[in-house]
Amino acid sequence: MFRSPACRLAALGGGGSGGARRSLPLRAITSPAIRAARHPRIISSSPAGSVFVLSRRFQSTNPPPPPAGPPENNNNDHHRDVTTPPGTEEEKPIPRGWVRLSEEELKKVEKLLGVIQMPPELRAIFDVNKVPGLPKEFHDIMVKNWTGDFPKLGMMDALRAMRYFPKMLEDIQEFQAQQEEVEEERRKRAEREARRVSFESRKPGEKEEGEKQDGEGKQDGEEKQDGEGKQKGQQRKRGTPPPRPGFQLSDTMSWVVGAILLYPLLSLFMGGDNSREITWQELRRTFLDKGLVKKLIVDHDRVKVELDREAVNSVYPGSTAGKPGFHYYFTIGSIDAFERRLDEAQQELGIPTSDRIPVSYASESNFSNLLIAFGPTLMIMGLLIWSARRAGAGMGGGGSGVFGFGKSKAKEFNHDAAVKVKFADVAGMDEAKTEIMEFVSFLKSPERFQRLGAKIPRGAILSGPPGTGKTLLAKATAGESQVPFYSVSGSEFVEMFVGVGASRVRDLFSTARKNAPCIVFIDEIDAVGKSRSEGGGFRGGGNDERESTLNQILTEMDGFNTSEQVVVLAGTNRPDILDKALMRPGRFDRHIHIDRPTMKGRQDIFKVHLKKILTNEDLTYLTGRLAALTPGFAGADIANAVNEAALIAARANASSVAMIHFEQAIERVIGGLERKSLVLDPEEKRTVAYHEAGHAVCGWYFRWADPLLKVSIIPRGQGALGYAQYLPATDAYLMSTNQLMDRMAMTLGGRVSEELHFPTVTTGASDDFKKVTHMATTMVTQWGMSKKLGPLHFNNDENQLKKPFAESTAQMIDAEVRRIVDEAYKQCKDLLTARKKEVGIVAEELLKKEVLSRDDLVRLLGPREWPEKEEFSKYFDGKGGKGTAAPPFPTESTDTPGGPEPAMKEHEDGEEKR
Ligand SMILES: Nc1ncnc2c1ncn2[C@@H]1O[C@H](COP(=O)(O)OP(=O)(O)OP(=O)(O)O)[C@@H](O)[C@H]1O
Repeated sequence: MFRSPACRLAALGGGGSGGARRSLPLRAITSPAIRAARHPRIISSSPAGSVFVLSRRFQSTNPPPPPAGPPENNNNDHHRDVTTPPGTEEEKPIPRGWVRLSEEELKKVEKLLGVIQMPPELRAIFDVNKVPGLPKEFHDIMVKNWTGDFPKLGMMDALRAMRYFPKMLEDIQEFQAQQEEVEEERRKRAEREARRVSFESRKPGEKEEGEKQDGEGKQDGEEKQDGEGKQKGQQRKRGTPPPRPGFQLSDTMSWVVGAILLYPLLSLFMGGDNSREITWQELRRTFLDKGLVKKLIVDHDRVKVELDREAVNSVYPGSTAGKPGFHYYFTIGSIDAFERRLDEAQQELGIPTSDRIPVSYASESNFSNLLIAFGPTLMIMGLLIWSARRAGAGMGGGGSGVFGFGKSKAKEFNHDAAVKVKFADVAGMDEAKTEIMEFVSFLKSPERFQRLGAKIPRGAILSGPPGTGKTLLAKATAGESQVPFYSVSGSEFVEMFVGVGASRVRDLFSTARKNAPCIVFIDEIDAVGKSRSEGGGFRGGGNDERESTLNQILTEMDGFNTSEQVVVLAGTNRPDILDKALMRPGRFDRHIHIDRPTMKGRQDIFKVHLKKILTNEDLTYLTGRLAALTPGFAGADIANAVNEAALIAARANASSVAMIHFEQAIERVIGGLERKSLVLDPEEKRTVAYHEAGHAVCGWYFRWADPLLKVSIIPRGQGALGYAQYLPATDAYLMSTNQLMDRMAMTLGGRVSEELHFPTVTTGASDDFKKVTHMATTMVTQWGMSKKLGPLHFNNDENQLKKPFAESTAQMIDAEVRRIVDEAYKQCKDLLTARKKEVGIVAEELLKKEVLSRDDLVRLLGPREWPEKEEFSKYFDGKGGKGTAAPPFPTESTDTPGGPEPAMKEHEDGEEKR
């Protein structure tokens, strides 16, 4: 059935038959308030009876109370927000909740917007000519502060005003979209009305015909329009704003825009660059005498001068003083003096009392002062807390934010992320393994021990040089016993804040207890477990944080009851500095020392790591030879050398890793990278060749010297221009004076050779001297190898200011060291003078070939007079020493760290050593 649009709308508004009221305006049926209450979407009608359908948001059935504004602002007109009363010029609608601006306000706001710099898109939105209003609250703030041409906002008002910017933008955008819809509706209605009028004015016959067509057309059109309308309605219901071209703002962006707008507003109305100091005399001369001062505002010792801008602009056109937002101020000594002076000036100028310049006394709110003073600090603190929270949140598992500081950062390896390491992967430390296996049996079947009343050890300290496999052993323990394994480094307990370490320890142990049976491994425990007395002395004060962490560890370990199956293992390189309380039985009951592996140990470790490597070499021979080449290597060095060999082989596109790759890898691990780019001039090269030949010849002819493997003049590593490599008597745990003397003499061989073959000497031997001196000093002060000093141990700790021996003893030590070195020097010089020719032969061959192997030396010098050790000949002489590479300690490394214990033998007695 055909229904006219008016009829449909009337039915919506008040019910009843549409036919009777077709031509009546809706307003005539019910009052706007009643209609709105029934159908909130209908808010008013136009004089011609047209009805606007607007969203509730812009409905003005309940106008807000009038703001305290200028009288021109007629707020009783609110019901006219979107309507045009009959007989008046059509008023531009404003959004609901907004206040229409009076003519004067409109001008002021327009002027204000003119001085604010803002992007054109925003300017298009903030157009008071299009929407002549402001949000009520915003308007109130502005009106309250509007003095003169511009509002002068305090900090609080500015901040409050800022809050309304986003809302204002949102309102305007939504409102404008709504307006477009209303326009569209109005246009459609007008079209329908026009069609109706033309239809009624036609003849009846035409009418029927036309009605049919028209009806169809209309129906079509209506359905279509209706459909569109519905679509739009649905769109709104779903809360999707109608797509609008132009400036779209997200929530955050609105705030940013708010801040952008606020900034110029603030700078316009609050201090900053918009004020300048002026003296009283200048003020008087320039402004007061000319009647340009409108008001003076006294704030403590500062007086703000408010000028009559229009007058200023006419007297001083283009001056800054006339700019909006700018003001002068001057400082006063006391208010009394200022008032007196002002009075006098006005009297002199003949200003009548009634026209005197008004003076007001203001003080900025305490809050804004505080905000200005502490604002930046608060901001920085906020930023810090925020970033700490973010960092904390990213820490995963360690709690979040600053409040997660106290959480332990222990990594958990449990059944899922199972520890794959087994005892079979740990080689070369059989004793340590046996010791620790007991922990595994305890964790696996505790009743076996408890039945007999045995107390299970709480933990073990694994000590030893770096890379010897302490962590690996702990992991293997966990892997074997199939229990969760918590690994944490001692340094992770050390934080900037006191108490954090202790709290992390608490957290770690409480987690461990919850997951018992389990193993806790604290690596590098010396970071927190250092002896507490160490902090004292002249170095000043202890470390509270470290101590409290240590105390917490002690307490936690005491707290375990014997049935709790939590085993604590700790790793350290420095067991000597650990606090005694840690080491006592009941805490870390077992001390397991893991030393560098022996020859056999290295062989086993090589076997473990070679499993992952593709090689066709005979494994027994390979591991034996590699182990012989690497005395002093720790497990980590071996793992590194094996991996390095594989890399070298891959670089050479080899099908498998061969002996030569392993030897090159070992050489590289010991000596560092070859420095092919370092090119020496011929004279320098000659010196290096004779220097190295000196070492080599000494090593060849001294009986107790280590067997020589290789001499090279290819620069390597840091500053080594050439080197001679020896294979120290494998795993020498004791050294005799003979060995020491020969080693020292051999070390001096380079310098002596330079002296014998060149007119001058070079700096190349400095490192040799350092080693020789150190060796001789140790012989005298620690190894009791000086008859004069006797069997005494003088510990000369460099950290102690006072030497632990008398001055005369010091002189004696110096004399003895000198004597021993002199003797070694003489021994070397005698040999090299006698073997000058041999040194020349070796040096010249070196210059030709750059690297000489043991075979070359046999060829040049004849076989060595002294038989080599069995192990050496097994792996090196058997194959003719071909392709031999680096043993771990080149000539210079004569003194193994920790000091091998030499035999008590006096060298002064002139006993034959060779
Ligand atoms: N005995 C060993 N058997 C097999 N591999 C070993 C052995 N010792 C060390 N390694 C290898 O060296 C690597 C490093 O060892 P690990 O981290 O256990 O040494 P660490 O003694 O804990 O060193 P640090 O004292 O510096 O912490 C291991 O991952 C392993 O590949």
